[in-house]
Amino acid sequence: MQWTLVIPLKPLALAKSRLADTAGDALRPGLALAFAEDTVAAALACAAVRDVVVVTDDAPAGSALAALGARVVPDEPRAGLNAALTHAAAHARAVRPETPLAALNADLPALRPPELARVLDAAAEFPRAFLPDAAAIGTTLLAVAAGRELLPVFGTDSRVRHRASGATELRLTAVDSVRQDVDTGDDLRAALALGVGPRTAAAAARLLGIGQ
Ligand SMILES: Nc1nc2c(ncn2[C@@H]2O[C@H](COP(=O)(O)OP(=O)(O)OP(=O)(O)O)[C@@H](O)[C@H]2O)c(=O)[nH]1
Ligand SMILES: C=C(OP(=O)(O)O)C(=O)O
Repeated sequence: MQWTLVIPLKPLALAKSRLADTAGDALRPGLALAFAEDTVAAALACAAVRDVVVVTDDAPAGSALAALGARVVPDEPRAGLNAALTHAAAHARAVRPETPLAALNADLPALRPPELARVLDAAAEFPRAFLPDAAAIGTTLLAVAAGRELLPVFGTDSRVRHRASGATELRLTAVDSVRQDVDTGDDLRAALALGVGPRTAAAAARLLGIGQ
């Protein structure tokens, strides 16, 4: 089965505010873009992924992600993450009415294509399923079969809320790269330990003042 992924990205100047202690205003937007680029590149390299739709109001970030092969949809609702995802899902279904769909966060810089394929293969067994994040509090992926609505409830405590909404929680091992979102400095260290993509590696080196 081949999936359409919907990846949301906040305007970079506002993104990853919880990383302010780790990366100052000069470096944080570049780091957020690097996370998104590595996430999109890994998603597009996944055998289970047909296409990637990025929903963002950040034009330069959109151009960079389009250059990697993503389709970019403006965040027209401008009403937060879940509205952006619903809007992008409608766009994706207008292009491919029968596609299974998954929302994936843009802050997964360690994402490995084979691990993403395992998660999507597992999700394909259910009408609607999600993967909790590494902290086991949030969600990194929400997947729906063809003909099903995404009905996303990302945000605070989204693991509990996705479960309460009837989505099946995927309990998989060895998919750490799909679960490791980066909100804090500790998350960034955990992602670096897993092994990040090249753009995040370069941005992290700039952060540490080495190389570049
Ligand atoms: N298009 C769009 N994407 C969003 C919006 N809010 C959050 N996102 C994206 O949704 C994903 C999960 O959000 P968070 O992990 O909270 O990331 P963030 O909002 O950059 O981080 P903080 O500023 O620390 O809250 C990330 O890929 C964000 O870029 C929104 O209003 N519109
Ligand atoms: C939006 C989410 O991400 P975070 O918890 O990383 O803000 C979520 O987990 O639903």
